[in-house]
Amino acid sequence: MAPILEIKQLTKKFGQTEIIRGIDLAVNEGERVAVIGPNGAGKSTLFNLISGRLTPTSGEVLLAGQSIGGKPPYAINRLGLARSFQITNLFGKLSVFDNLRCATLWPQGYGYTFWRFLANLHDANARAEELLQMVGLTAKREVLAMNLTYAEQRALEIGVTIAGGAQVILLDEPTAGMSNVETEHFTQLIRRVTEGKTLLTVEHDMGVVFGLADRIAVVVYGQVIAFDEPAAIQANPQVQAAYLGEAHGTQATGDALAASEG
Ligand SMILES: Nc1ncnc2c1ncn2[C@@H]1O[C@H](COP(=O)(O)OP(=O)(O)OP(=O)(O)O)[C@@H](O)[C@H]1O
Repeated sequence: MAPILEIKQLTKKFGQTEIIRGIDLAVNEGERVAVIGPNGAGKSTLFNLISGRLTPTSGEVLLAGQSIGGKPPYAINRLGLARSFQITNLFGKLSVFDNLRCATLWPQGYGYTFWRFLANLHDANARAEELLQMVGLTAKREVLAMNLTYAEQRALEIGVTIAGGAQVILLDEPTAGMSNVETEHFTQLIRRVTEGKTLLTVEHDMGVVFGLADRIAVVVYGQVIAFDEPAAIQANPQVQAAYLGEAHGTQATGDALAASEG
């Protein structure tokens, strides 16, 4: 089976500095992949290259066999890849329900044509209703997005991300800034709403990584040094060295990798 997302010899330079240094990655349909690595390794840059916010210096990104490297984000979105934007894509002064409804209409292009918009409003309402339930915000239906708690905003953002029905979902640090309880709840939510889809997530919380990922890609200094199932990643000496190196500075990530062995 051909991979749904394939990255071939991808590079990105900022000025003279090569930040992404020849990444190859092939993600299968329905797989959940976590991208981990020390701070500054290039994880967000990689996501920006896949989702179209940045243009690759060289190399290829293929979505279902079609080249998407360098296409604008909206075009990539319409081809079936959606990315979360750390709550910046919410409309604060719209209700939860209306945020979901807009997100349902927008990727299909209804936003441009008023009559088509009206004709499809019924479908959009039904879809928004379904999304509301999926992300657990039914009780917050009429609340303005700006009045939600941070964790609720992140849940709404997931709803907005998946609203268009994209098959490949990219989430950038979905649990950042959450408490332990919220993180656990949110991990289950992500698992539920991405059922049957392909998920790529950048994540620092090793509990989330090991609870969610079928495979883990470890990015260090702009290269994928390992891409394997969680148990193999944990046992990989190169990965341990990368994290222990960082742990001299922060301790947190190395400890988390060790703790996830339990
Ligand atoms: N637009 C840019 N111009 C110049 N340098 C950049 C730009 N974006 C990112 N970088 C640099 O690229 C490197 C990788 O950054 P990136 O944000 O991709 O790392 P990361 O692995 O996501 O880090 P973190 O885990 O801390 O979020 C960093 O050294 C960063 O300063």
